[in-house]
Amino acid sequence: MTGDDVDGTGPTQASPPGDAPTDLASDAGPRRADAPDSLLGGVLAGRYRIDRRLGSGGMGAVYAGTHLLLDRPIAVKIIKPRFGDDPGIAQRFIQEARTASGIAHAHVVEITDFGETENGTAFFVMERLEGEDLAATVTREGPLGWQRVVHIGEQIARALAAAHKHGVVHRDIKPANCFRLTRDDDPDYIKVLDFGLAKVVGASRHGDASLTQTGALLGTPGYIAPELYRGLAADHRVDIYALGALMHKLLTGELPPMRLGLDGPSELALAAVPPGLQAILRRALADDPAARYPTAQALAGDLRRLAAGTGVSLDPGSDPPAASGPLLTVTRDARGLSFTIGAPLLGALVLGLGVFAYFSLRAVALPPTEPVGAPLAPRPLELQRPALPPPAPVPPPVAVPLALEPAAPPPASPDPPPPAPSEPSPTAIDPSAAPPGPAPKAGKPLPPGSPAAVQKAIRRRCGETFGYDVTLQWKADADGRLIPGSVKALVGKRTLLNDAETCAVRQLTRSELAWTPGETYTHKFKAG
Ligand SMILES: Nc1ncnc2c1ncn2[C@@H]1O[C@H](COP(=O)(O)OP(=O)(O)OP(=O)(O)O)[C@@H](O)[C@H]1O
Repeated sequence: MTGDDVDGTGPTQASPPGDAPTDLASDAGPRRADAPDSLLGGVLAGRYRIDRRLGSGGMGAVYAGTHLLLDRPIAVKIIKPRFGDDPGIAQRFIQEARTASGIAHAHVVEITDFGETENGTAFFVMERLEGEDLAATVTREGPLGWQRVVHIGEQIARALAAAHKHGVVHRDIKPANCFRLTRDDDPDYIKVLDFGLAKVVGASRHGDASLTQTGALLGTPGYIAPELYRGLAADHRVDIYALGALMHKLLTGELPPMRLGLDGPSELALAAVPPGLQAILRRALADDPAARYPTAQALAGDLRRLAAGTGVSLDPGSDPPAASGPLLTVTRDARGLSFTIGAPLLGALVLGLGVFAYFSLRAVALPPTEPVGAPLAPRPLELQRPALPPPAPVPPPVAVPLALEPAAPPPASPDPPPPAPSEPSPTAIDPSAAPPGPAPKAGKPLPPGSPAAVQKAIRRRCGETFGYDVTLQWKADADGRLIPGSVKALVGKRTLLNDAETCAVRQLTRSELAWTPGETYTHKFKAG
C-alpha cells in the first residue's frame, strides 16, 4: 500500500512525483528515491534494526527491519518528521497501533510493538509481509478473474467484520491497503493493513477527544462512501462500500462511478462477472447505506456462498441481525466527527419501545442526529449530468459529473468548529459540500480559467499520472468552495475515474483556494 496512488493502483515501493501523500514535506517537493535516509542502519528502541525503506504513506514511512533479539524480520512504521511536532497526529498514529493490535485476526496485519523514540518519534512494529499489495497486483496483472476477487473480497470482509466488532472502522479500504501474500499454498492470502485512518469507538476510553474532531473527510476518492461526501452520519458501512469499490476495481480495473443519489446498478462495468457477484457488488455499493449489507459478516457470507455455488442471500430481510459488538457510528456535527456505540443496551431500549424489529432490518447503529440506518429521505441532489444513455443490456460505464447540493447548515453550537489540523492527513479531503466545514478562507477569488496555483500543484503532484493530454473540470459551490464530487478528468470525451481524477481531486481539495462561487472551471493540461 502506498500513498503514492490515490486510487490504490500505483506501485508499492516508489514515491513518484504524483504522490502528494508520500513525500515527507510536500511543500519541498517529493522525496527523491535516492535521498539519504538517516534512519537506515540505525537501531530503534534498542532492538529493531532499520534495514531498508519499503515506502511511505499518509502519516509515516514503512521500513523493513530486523528484531535483533529474536533475529526476526519485522516492518516498522515511523511517523513522518513533519507530523512529529503535532501531538494530535502522533496520538492518532499511536492509536492506530493500539487499536489494530487489538483486532487480532488472521487477515489483519499483526502489530507487535509500538511506542516513541527518545526524541518523540512515534512508531509501531508489525510482522513483515512478503508479497505485494493489491494495487500492485492489479496494475501488473490487470483485471482479476471473478473467482479470485470473490476469494480476496471474502477475506477482507472477514477482517472488517472482526475490526467492526472491535469497534474499529478502517475508513481507507483500497487495494493499496490490502497486502497479498502466499500462505498455505494460497497465493491470494490477504492481510489488511493500515488502520491509520480508523477512528475508534473507544477513543474516549483513552481520553482522546481530539480523535473525534478532525473535521475532515478521510479516505481515498473513489472508495469514499456517498454519505461521507454528503456530510451525513456514517458508520461501519462506509467500509462495506469501500470493499465493494475495491472488488469492482479488481474485477474491471476501474472504480465504480460515483453516482450520488442514484442506486441504479446499470453503470457498473461488470458485464463479465456472474449475476450473483454483480448483485453482491450492487448491494455493497448501494448509495443508501440502509440498502447495503448491514454487516461485513453478511457480505462475507454471500461471497462464501457464491464461491461454494450455493447462491447468495440478497434479500435484505434475510440478513442476520446486526452484530452485537460495539459497532461504530461516526457522526458529523458542528464540532467535527463524533462517535456513538450501537451497543446492545441501545438495542434493548429500542426493543423495549417495540420497534426493534423495524430498526434491525435497517440499522446497526443509531446515531444521535441523522441516522444512516434509517432510509435516507430522497435528497434533492442537484445532479447536473447529461442525459443517461438509454437502458441497454450491457451499457458501458458512464461517469456522471456531479454537483453536490450544499448540505443544510449545521445545528447551532455554542462552540466554534475546531481549527483544521495544521497539516491534514494526506488523504484528508476538506468536505467542502459538508455542513460543518470551516468557513471558506476569505481569499481573493481567482478569475475563472486561471487557477494558477492549482495548476502548479497538480502539475507537480500528478505529473506522472498525466502521461496524456487531460482536461480537468471542477465546480465551486455557492460559497466558493470546491465541490469534491464535481471534479472530472477528461481525455478527449472520455471521463476517467482513475489516477488522474483522484490525484487531481486531492490536489484541488488541498489547495484551500477560494473559487468564484458557482463557477465551473475547465482547465487543460498537456501531457508531460
Ligand atoms: N507489514 C508490512 N510488511 C511489508 N510491507 C509493508 C508492511 N506494511 C506496509 N508495507 C509496505 O510499505 C509501503 C508503505 O506503506 P504505508 O502504510 O505507509 O502506505 P499507505 O497505505 O500509502 O499509507 P497511508 O494509508 O498512511 O497513506 C507500502 O509499499 C506497503 O506495501
